[in-house]
Amino acid sequence: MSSPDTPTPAAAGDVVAALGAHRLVPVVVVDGADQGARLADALVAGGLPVAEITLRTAGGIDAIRAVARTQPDVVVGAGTVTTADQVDAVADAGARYVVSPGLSEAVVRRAQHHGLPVLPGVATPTEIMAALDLGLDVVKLFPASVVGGPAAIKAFSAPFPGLRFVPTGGVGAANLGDYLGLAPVLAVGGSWMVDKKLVDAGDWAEVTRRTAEAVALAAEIKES
Ligand SMILES: O=C(O)C(=O)C[C@H](O)[C@H](O)COP(=O)(O)O
Repeated sequence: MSSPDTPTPAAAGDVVAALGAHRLVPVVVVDGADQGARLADALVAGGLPVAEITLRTAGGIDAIRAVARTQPDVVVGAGTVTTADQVDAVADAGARYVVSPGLSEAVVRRAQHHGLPVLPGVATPTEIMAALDLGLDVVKLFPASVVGGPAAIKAFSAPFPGLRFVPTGGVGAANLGDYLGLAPVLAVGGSWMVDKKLVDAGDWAEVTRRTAEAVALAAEIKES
């Protein structure tokens, strides 16, 4: 059943376009609403109003809800979503997209039911074909550095033209350009800007510094 809050397909396309415009998806692990809101502030201060808040912690859903309610300009999504029930929970909390470490048909179909863009992790051509069968045209490549990095994206793009990737896992300031320079790469995901140690120490200034550095690098690549 759709409700007045259910995103329309056009809104779902807008979210994917926003991820593609920012080109960076910080993968966030926070303990709850307060940390989530502070982290979102630090990202915004660095020029990046995007956060994928993972469900790796019990407070992840509260953090998504807090950011969605109080910082509507932040494109907040849910990460580490592995079950259809979790999709329901993050949709209720206000997540605007869903990211999964692997490809689960149940997760993808439930996200589609809610009108939410979903980025399942893929690592093989077989998984890519399953994603295409589910009507997807954007996938997460995970863990990107382990499954071949930029070379894997080039190789996968030959048989699957038009498919776009969000490589995640082992991406950082040093290799960002190797990925963002590839046409099939919509955006890159990663935790380096929002390292859990910085979050736990409350070092929001360093989160903002790393974020601003990544935003500047991404802008340079766009212009080159
Ligand atoms: O939590 C999830 O949903 C995942 O799929 C894993 C994360 O995306 C990666 O762990 C981020 O990788 P790093 O940037 O190398 O830390």
